[in-house]
Parts: sequence; C-alpha cells; structure tokens
Amino acid sequence: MEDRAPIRCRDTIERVDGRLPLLHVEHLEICRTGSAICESKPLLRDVSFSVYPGEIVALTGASGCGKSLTAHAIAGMLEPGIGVTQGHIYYDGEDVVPFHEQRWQWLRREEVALLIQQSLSGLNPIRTVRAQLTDTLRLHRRRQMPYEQQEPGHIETARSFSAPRQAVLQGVSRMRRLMSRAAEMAGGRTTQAQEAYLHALLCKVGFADPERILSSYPFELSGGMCQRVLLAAMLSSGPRLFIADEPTTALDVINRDKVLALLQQLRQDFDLTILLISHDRRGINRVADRVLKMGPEGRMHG
Ligand SMILES: Nc1ncnc2c1ncn2[C@@H]1O[C@H](COP(=O)(O)OP(=O)(O)OP(=O)(O)O)[C@@H](O)[C@H]1O
Repeated sequence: MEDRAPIRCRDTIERVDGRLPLLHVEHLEICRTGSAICESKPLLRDVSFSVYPGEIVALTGASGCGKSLTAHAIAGMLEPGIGVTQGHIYYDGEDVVPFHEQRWQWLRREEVALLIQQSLSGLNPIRTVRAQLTDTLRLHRRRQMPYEQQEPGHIETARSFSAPRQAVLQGVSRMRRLMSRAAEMAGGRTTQAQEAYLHALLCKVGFADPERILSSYPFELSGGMCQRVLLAAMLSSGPRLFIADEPTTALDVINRDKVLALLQQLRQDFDLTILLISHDRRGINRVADRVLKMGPEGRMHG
C-alpha cells in the first residue's frame, strides 16, 4: 500500500440547529478489492460530508474524482470487485457499510433511491408507462413480504420519524397496501386504486395529462418526460433520501431547468432529502442549499 498521511479522526456526528444528519459519510475510502490489485491506489479516499434532513446538497468535482462511486457506496450498489475499505456511511445514525445484502435491499426499497446516469435506458421502449409503473409497484410489494417475515420489528426500530414525515409515510404506506390488495383481487390487472395512485404520482412530477402519459410508450415521450416518469417510479416507494447522479446530463437546457425545479418541488411534496451530483454549475447554484466540491483525493470543500 502506498504511503498516506494519517487520517484525522472525527468520530462525532455534528448536530446543526439541534438536528443530526440523515446521511453522514466519514473518511470513506473505496478500492478495487480483487486479490492482485488490492494494493493499488484507492479509487477514492478520505471523503467526509454530512447531509441534513430536508437539504438539497450538490456534489461536484472533476470527472473521475469519485462522485458516482460515493453515490453507489451510499446505496450499497458498488460493482463486484470494488468495495469500501475504510470509513463509515451513517444513514439515520446507523453505519450501513457492514450491512448484508438483505438489509441493503430494505434500505433501497424503503429509504434510499438512487437515480443513476444509465437509468433512462432502464425504461423498456416497447411497454407502456402504465405497465412499467404497475410492475414497479408490484415489485415493491413482492420484496416487502419475505423481509418483513424474516426480520420482524427491524423496520420500526431503525426509524424515528418526525410527525409530518410519519403522516407522509402513513399515507404512502396505506395507499400501497390498498393497491396491493386490490391488485391481488384483480389477478394482477390495474385496479381503480392503482390508477388513482399512478395519476396522483404523475401529477406530482408535473404531468398535466397523466392518462396520456400512462398510455404512452417511452419512445413517444421526450427525454425530459422520460426522466420525470423515472422520478415517479423512484418516488412510488416513498424514499427519504433521493440521490440523483447527473439527472440532467442527457437533457436540453429547458428540460434541465424543469427537472431541477421539479426536484425542489418534490423535496417539499415528498419530504425528501436530496444529494444531487451534477456538473451543471448554474443549475446547482440555483437549487442546492449547499455545494460540496470533491477534489482528486476526496477532500471536500463546502
Ligand atoms: N467499475 C469500476 N472499476 C474500476 N474502476 C472504476 C469503476 N468505476 C469507477 N472506477 C474508477 O473510479 C474513479 C471514480 O469514478 P467515478 O465514476 O466515481 O467518477 P465521477 O466523479 O462520477 O466522474 P464523472 O463526473 O465523469 O461521472 C475513476 O478513476 C474511475 O475510472
């Protein structure tokens, strides 16, 4: 391993205005973990920052400095052969680095949504938006059952929500239960309750005519519209932390501004905390509460 300056230890998580951060990354280091190459230079090291509930924090830095790796590490989605080798990622006060896959799945399903640069290609061009959003809702339901049976009580103990957040979650959760029951009774067909939920969701992401969008195929929609459909799919599970990795790269200037303005609105409507990774200086200066710059060695300037 190469010589490194010793890492300063800051093991306390700072309160700001009496609040603890929802996300606190501390001295994070990520390396290739294959046997022959584990002694090579870290891909990223000594990355530390906090994001407080309700904030929009932008993460910027030169191409290749490790922004996407940081985002993937927070969501437990690093590729095989790459791993966290030092440091901590505290989500709601709990270090998630040692999580096993089942708990990562729970975190991604219930708490953290990651919109990545390649997400748009995840939309199937030859299936309607309705079919794809309905599948997403069913998937959440299917994944929910085994985990709840295996680790009863965990979900409750891992959280302590503010009253407004609890109200939002109770609403989302009630609606999902209703939809799942209705879907089971209807043998998987889209039911009235699901339709109402999908309509409401699409209105929230700025569509004036949700019925037309639900009946459309992605190839019939613009890039900006597809991006908003993806946002709707990700918000359908009611996450608390939304990580958007270059959500506007593939968009023209008008759609870029629309999506960024929408993120601000969604923060309010869904009680979200947002980590926004972007090169769009003008855009992030407009929407972010704080801008963090990541240097080549991971040092943060906020
Ligand atoms: N799967 C991987 N295997 C090996 N190295 C990787 C892998 N993914 C990323 N890297 C390397 O890790 C470093 C950080 O990459 P990352 O994608 O996080 O940068 P970034 O700051 O998001 O860049 P950009 O702004 O261009 O998206 C780069 O040197 C990259 O080559």
